[in-house]
Amino acid sequence: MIEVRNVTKNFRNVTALRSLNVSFGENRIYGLLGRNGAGKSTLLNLMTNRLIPTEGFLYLDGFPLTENDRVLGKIFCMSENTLYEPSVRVERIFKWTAMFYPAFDTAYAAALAEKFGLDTRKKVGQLSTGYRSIFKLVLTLASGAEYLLFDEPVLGLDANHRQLFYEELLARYSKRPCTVILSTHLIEEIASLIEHVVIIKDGRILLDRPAEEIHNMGFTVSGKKDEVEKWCAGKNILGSQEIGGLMLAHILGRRSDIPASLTATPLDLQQLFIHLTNS
Ligand SMILES: Nc1ncnc2c1ncn2[C@@H]1O[C@H](COP(=O)(O)OP(=O)(O)OP(=O)(O)O)[C@@H](O)[C@H]1O
Repeated sequence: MIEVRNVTKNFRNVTALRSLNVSFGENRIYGLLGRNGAGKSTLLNLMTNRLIPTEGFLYLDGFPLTENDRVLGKIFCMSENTLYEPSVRVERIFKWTAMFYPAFDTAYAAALAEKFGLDTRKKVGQLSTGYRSIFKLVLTLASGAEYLLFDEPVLGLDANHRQLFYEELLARYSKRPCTVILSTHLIEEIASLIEHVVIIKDGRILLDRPAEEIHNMGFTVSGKKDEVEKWCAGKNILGSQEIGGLMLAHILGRRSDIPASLTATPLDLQQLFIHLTNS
């Protein structure tokens, strides 16, 4: 388990994280969500020792994370582009990674590269934006680490490659259970994948709950506009959408009986996110 205890991170005059407490348990897929500048990357960078907390501590299985290379071998974070020398070939970086991460699976990395059409003889600097993301995805998936941290994993990927990534991530997860932390703005795409949701707002944890509970926090009602409006009167409405004469209303609270002419579905994570982080 990764534990973040009372962590504050200041950058000169900016406080990115404020006395933050959160834990990431074993063998679970987490969605780490937040608006731009909320503090997601800062948290991921603290978990991989790229940043040092201003205050507070981080632990992995009870051992301090800070300046502890032994525990860090268990965590792999899909890094920023700047960490890789542009003149080095992808295949060489695979070899280097295998030296630092003994569980790195070279055959699996090669198979993934082939599936995504990544030419491993290319230099990092020659890769397109999408293929740079793919290169880092492959490294992370094949790292063999127990904790896989993905910061904006599908940046620049086309729809087919994004789909392939989600499929490969699930295949990796079911074959060899690990903890996955996905930080992304594409909430709808990962909603069905994640088992636990952590939302950060202004450097603080706003929500930390199993996905199942979130779906039960509210519901969406759809049907003819006038009927939906009538039924929703007096309820806690998060938001609504209209298409032609039809209406979709997202409601916070316990689901009660609805008329047969209306349809109710579990609350959409994206709608809840927008509502919680809007102000
Ligand atoms: N190296 C840095 N120097 C100064 N300020 C920084 C630095 N890194 C992050 N910050 C600031 O800390 C805050 C949190 O940034 P962070 O990158 O963690 O947010 P984020 O949630 O990952 O955002 P995004 O979704 O836009 O990537 C922001 O106000 C950002 O400007």
